[in-house]
Amino acid sequence: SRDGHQHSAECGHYHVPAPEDGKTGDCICSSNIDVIPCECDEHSLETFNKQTVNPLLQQMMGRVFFRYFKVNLERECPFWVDHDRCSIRDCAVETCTREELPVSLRSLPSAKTPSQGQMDKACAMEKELSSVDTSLTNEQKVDVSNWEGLNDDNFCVMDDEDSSDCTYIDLSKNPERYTGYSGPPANRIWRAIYEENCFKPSEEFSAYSLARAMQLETCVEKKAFYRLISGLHSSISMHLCAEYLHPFGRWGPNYEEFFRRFDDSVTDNEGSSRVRNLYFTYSMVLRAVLKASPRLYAEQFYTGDPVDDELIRKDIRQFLHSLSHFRLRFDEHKLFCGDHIHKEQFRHHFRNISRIMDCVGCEKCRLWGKVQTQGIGTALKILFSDTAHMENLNLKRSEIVSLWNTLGRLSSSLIHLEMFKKALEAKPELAQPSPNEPNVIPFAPSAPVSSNRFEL
Ligand SMILES: Cc1cc2nc3c(=O)[nH]c(=O)nc-3n(C[C@H](O)[C@H](O)[C@H](O)COP(=O)(O)OP(=O)(O)OC[C@H]3O[C@@H](n4cnc5c(N)ncnc54)[C@H](O)[C@@H]3O)c2cc1C
Repeated sequence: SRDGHQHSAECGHYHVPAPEDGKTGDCICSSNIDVIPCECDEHSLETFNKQTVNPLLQQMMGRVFFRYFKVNLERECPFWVDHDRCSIRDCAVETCTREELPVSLRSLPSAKTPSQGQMDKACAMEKELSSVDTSLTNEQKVDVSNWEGLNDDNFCVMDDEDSSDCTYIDLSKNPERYTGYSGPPANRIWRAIYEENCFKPSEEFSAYSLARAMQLETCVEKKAFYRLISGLHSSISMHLCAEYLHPFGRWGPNYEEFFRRFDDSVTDNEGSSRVRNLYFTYSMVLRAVLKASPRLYAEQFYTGDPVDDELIRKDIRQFLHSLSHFRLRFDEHKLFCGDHIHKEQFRHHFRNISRIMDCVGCEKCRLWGKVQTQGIGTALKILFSDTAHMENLNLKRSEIVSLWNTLGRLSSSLIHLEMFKKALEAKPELAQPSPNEPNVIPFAPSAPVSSNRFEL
């Protein structure tokens, strides 16, 4: 092989992994074997999601353990000069005060002390950040010992939790929904993410040409990578369509927006494959949760409140039990070949995507982008791990929180999808622009986008 690695008979040949900071790496692989068909039975997944997964997840995501996510929203974009700051109030993330945090997290680093921060005039998202208490008592060190670990094997670049810019966010107070982040700044992020797939569609980014080329693509890993990202993209789109800000401050579904993004007739037949990719990403994360069962059964889910902790453990047991009885037809061995080299390549590319999240100009989008790329990164880490030792898998608290919240997001996307489909079947006219309501609430970047940006 040209890079000195062994060839895998199943996966074809592969190229050198991309350097983490580089945009010049070769593709993940180019295999001659057939593309992987979607093995998921969408209908049974939809039913299982509606009847079992979603109700349980709704309950679990409301619990303290899953609500608090520690994140650094202040990291600089490593790829271009970033002026695309969000300027509408719905982009801003509400951080937690120390008193709002569960006992177990209070004196861990970065409980926020509210202060009158400097508000950037041009950008309402510039909220004040907290001073940080980095001390840990011995008792708490013992408490968190299950959460912390040496994460050698990560598929995403994790925020340094000891950084003074890391702060706890109560996810339930910062729902993923329409923010108004759009236009070239948002498109540029998606473009950079898809390009991490090594696919360079054309001078002008066109998702149509990208999707078409992916249909012809024969490299299994590359295709899987694309579908994962596209599924995440669909999920984000689904949430902004389902919880859209209409004029006069009314939140609710926007059928026209859903139609524009997902209907085959206006997306050059791309809509249905975007939906299939959503199922794909959902199945992949569900499969990872199932595979990680031995590790999750052993997790203490410590928050400092024994009653709540026991309730979560009960939910988790019930969830994993139901999942083990569902016939989930997602086979990661077929997909990733279980090959060490492919794992490394996947890991490098996915880590770059997690770094691109620091370039997302809208704070709330960045928050959920980080949660979900870390969640998918955790799922990949699980799927690539040695099955024989799952109970010893090294998972940090933030990886568990992001994995479940990502599953929660994907699951609610499927619920929204069904709602949109049913509503539009019953009343197709909902897809037409409403004469009384302007559809788009504009996003105004705080400053012109710098020309000093990453280009292919
Ligand atoms: C990480 C991240 C998080 C975001 N979170 C939010 C949020 O919480 N709320 C919010 O309102 N906005 C959010 N946005 C912005 C949102 O995703 C869109 O970028 C924005 O609404 C503009 O949409 P668009 O129609 O220009 O196409 P985009 O969604 O920006 O898509 C770019 C191109 O990709 C193609 N495409 C669209 N969907 C798919 C798919 N599923 N698979 C493959 N190709 C596709 C389209 O043809 C389009 O040309 C986020 C953006 C990013 C990058």
